[in-house]
Amino acid sequence: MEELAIRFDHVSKRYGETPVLDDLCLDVRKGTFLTIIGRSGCGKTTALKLVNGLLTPDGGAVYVDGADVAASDPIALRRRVGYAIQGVGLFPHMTVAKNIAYVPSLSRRWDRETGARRVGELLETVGLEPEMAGRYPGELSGGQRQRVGIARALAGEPDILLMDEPFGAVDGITRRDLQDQLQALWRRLGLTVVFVTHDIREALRLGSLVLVMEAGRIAQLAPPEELCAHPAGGFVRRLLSDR
Ligand SMILES: Nc1ncnc2c1ncn2[C@@H]1O[C@H](COP(=O)(O)OP(=O)(O)OP(=O)(O)O)[C@@H](O)[C@H]1O
Repeated sequence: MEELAIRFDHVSKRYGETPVLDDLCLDVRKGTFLTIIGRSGCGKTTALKLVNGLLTPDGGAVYVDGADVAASDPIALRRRVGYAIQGVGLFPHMTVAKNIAYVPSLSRRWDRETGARRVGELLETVGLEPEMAGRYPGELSGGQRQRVGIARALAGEPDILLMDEPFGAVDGITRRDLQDQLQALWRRLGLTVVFVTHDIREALRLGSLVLVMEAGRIAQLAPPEELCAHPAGGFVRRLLSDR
C-alpha cells in the first residue's frame, strides 16, 4: 500500500518573475498532522493550493496518493482532498446545509435523504446544533462559521484535509476548543492533515510534524519535540522565542 499521502518532488512555483517555491521536496506520510509555519508571503498557501490542484507547478510535480495532481480529475481530487481556509469562504447565499453538501452535490453522491442525514452528522462532528443547518453564514458567529467550514471540508470524506489558518479569527478559548476537536477528528478518522498557521504555539501543539518555511524553502522539518530541542538555525530559534 502507498504510505505517502503527499509528495512534493522538486517543486518550483513562480508568479510572473517572482519565484515563490524553490525546488521543494517534501514527503508527507499518511496519518501525519503536518503544521506549516513561516513568515507572511513565504509560500505556505501556494504549497497547499498545489496539493488540491488550484495551482500547478512550474517545475517538478506534486503527487497525492501516488498520482500526479496535474493529471488528476479535479472533482475526484477535491473529494479526496478537503480544503478549509481562514474566513472560510462559505457561500453567503446558501444555507449551512447547502454549503456543507456542496462538494458531494457536485458529483451527485448524496440523495436528499442521505444529504440531510450526513449534514446532521457533520454538524455534530464539529460541535454544532442540528438547527444550524437552516441558517445562512451571515447568521453565525466567526467560530461557528469556521466549524461549518471544517464540516464542509469533511463532507467529501477526504483522506487529506488542507487547512489554511482556519482558526485565525476567533478568541483564544474558542480556538483551543477548535484545536482539540480537530485533533480528536484527526485521530478518529485517521486523516492526513496539512495545517498552515502563523502561531508557533498552535504549530507545536497540533503538529505531529512541523515544517518551518523560509522564503519558499524548508528551514526545518521535524516533530515538535525535536524542533524545540534542536532548532536548525537562527530563524527557527527566533520563531520559538515567540512562544
Ligand atoms: N496570484 C498571485 N499572483 C501574484 N503573486 C502572488 C499570487 N498569490 C500569491 N502571490 C505572492 O506569492 C508569495 C507567496 O504567497 P503565499 O500566499 O503562498 O504566502 P503565505 O506564506 O501563505 O503568506 P501568508 O502567511 O501571508 O498567508 C507572496 O509574496 C504573494 O504576494
